[in-house]
Amino acid sequence: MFKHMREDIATIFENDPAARSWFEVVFTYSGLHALWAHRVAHCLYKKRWYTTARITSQISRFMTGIEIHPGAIIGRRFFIDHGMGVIIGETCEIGDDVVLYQGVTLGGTGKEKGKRHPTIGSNVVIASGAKVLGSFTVGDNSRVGSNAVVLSEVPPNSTVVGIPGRVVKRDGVRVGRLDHNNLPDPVVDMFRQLQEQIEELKVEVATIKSKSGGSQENDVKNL
Ligand SMILES: CC(=O)SCCNC(=O)CCNC(=O)[C@H](O)C(C)(C)COP(=O)(O)OP(=O)(O)OC[C@H]1O[C@@H](n2cnc3c(N)ncnc32)[C@H](O)[C@@H]1OP(=O)(O)O
Ligand SMILES: N[C@@H](CO)C(=O)O
Repeated sequence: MFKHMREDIATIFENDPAARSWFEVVFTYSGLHALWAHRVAHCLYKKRWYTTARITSQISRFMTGIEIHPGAIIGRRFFIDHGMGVIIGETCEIGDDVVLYQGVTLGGTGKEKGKRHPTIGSNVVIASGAKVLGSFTVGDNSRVGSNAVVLSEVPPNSTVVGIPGRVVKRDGVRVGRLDHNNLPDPVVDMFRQLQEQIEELKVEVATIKSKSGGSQENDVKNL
């Protein structure tokens, strides 16, 4: 247990340039306190002492501003930075080396039963204010941008941003990027098509007129 606690503290130094001393980390990092409280609550949950587990997690929530359901399964070297407003649902599964920032929700959509919260792979970063909602997986080594609302599977090694969340980077390469100087313009496209049709019609009318005896050259000019 103490080995894990040392690892938890070391994880904070690896992820947070603001961390100065072990004393400061142990006494002031709410994410660390919430994680340690969750370990106790999860043990109680596994023993089926559900209410005691919930009471433990609610006391932790009151103290830290972070709500982790006792049923959530969390891997090693988990770090919640700042933490206020983080909510982690009962059927969440979180891999190793995951970082969450303040205001992240790992929640359900309200439409699913049973496994209804996301599975987060290893080495994932979920930025401040992001909401990941549903029972899908966020693949290993992925990043979710601030304030994104992710509603479907995220492939590994991806960056997801926006509402609803969309993959903008995969394996280090930008995807689905808009060229804002050359956006498609359906109105201009329609006018171009109409212009082409008018030209075709002019030629057809001139041909018909010339066949019926008029001068093709003059007819085309007069159109
Ligand atoms: C006090 C404190 O500091 S609290 C800590 C607050 N910080 C956080 O929560 C971490 C925030 N970090 C982020 O959100 C980061 O931008 C990450 C994790 C998304 C970066 O992931 P990367 O894979 O490095 O993506 P990258 O920076 O290359 O951005 C990719 C594209 O997404 C866009 N993008 C990045 N973040 C966002 C976002 N939150 N919303 C919309 N678009 C975004 C970028 O502009 C870029 O677009 P472009 O290709 O048109 O230029
Ligand atoms: N704690 C992180 C994010 O706020 C930093 O100081 O950079």
